[in-house]
Amino acid sequence: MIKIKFCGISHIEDAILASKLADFLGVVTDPISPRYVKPEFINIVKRFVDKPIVNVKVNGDLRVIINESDADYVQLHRVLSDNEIEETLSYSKKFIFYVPANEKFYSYFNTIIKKTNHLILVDSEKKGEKVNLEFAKKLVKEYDKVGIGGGITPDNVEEFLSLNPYWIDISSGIEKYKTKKDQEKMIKISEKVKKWTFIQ
Ligand SMILES: O=C(O)c1ccccc1NCC(=O)[C@H](O)[C@H](O)COP(=O)(O)O
Repeated sequence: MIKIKFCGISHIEDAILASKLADFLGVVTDPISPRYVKPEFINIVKRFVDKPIVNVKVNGDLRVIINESDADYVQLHRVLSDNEIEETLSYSKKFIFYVPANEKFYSYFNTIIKKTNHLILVDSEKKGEKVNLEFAKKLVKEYDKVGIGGGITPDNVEEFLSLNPYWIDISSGIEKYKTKKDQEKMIKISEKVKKWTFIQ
């Protein structure tokens, strides 16, 4: 089954439901985000749920990000330098590498898959916009750990599933308002993913 990451979780009750419906829970601990929570929130969530927690970060030093919480994964939501990619090799932490969905980042994608075997997220260049699906399709065919994010909603999720990614990433499409998840939307999307797998 295509795996689901519900991202931007900032309430315990949303984390508890997400843990029943999704495979990964994303918590954004970067102060630039309206969904920002302190890294300590991750350690609290881990007491309530047994699914892997992803610490999503745009800025900051890698070592600091890795050590600031007990997250199972770190999602580096920026384009890393060659030195930073090398640095990730020295840590045992599991990473998610963000690749902006634009042809000009194709060589960056290739660098990551040559050097690491971590998860990759192909996502829109600008938060809130829909991902370039043609580019996402190309990456999914070339590497088996590619996830797609960027504008997925309960109403359009099939379009993304049809590319057969390893996983999908949803945040704003399951929100009631910024910072609060809409539990009905979470349920609807996870049911669609299950049904999709069943009919394939
Ligand atoms: O959630 C944020 O505010 C955020 C800010 C800066 C970088 C990343 C951020 N979130 C990441 C995600 O929500 C997901 O990994 C992904 O981008 C899907 O998001 P959406 O298009 O909202 O479904």
